[in-house]
Amino acid sequence: MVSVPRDTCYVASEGLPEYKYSGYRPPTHSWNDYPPLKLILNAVHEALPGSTFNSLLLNKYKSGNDYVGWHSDDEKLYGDTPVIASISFGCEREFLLRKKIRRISREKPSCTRSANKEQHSFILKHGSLLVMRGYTQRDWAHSVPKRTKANGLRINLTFRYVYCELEQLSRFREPKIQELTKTIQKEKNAEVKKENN
Ligand SMILES: O=C(O)CCC(=O)C(=O)O
Ligand SMILES: [Fe+2]
Repeated sequence: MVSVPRDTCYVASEGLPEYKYSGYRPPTHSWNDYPPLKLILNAVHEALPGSTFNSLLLNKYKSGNDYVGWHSDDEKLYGDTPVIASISFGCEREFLLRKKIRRISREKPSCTRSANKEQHSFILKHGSLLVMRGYTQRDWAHSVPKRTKANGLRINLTFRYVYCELEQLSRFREPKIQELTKTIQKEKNAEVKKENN
């Protein structure tokens, strides 16, 4: 079984695919299993008007030895320009953002270090909200590196919007079907919001 250097679990609205990351599948729960998470979800929706999140990845960093390596959350099911909202609790940790390099113009940018080493560092404090949007996932990689001096517990909540199969299908179909799938999805989103209130 694949493991990661921190503890994780996943919360998602009904009908969404399981979370998979390089062969790793964290345990999955529903919003109703943890009512306080629904309150946090509502607070995030309020803080970011127009946003809709339907999934949450929780990361627990038990100490400074736990980390997340360089990666981008650029899976197709998040769409081309995902909005990702990340809340941190507990021990402050450093969050790094590094520009990817585009080797050939048509090629997807890779997570390898860019020649000019364009990198930014943010300290994620207790209660902070970090938002990644636009082409951040396509063009940048991020990580929370090991910090042996950070000896406290940190919990991170990462909210995302996962497109369901219906929406993914709508990309390839004719306009009338696209319209229909959009209407169904809107109704589903309204249901999810109602459920969470
Ligand atoms: O813990 C963090 O701040 C980042 C977590 C993250 O990048 C992820 O779960 O994809
Ligand atoms: Fe990430």
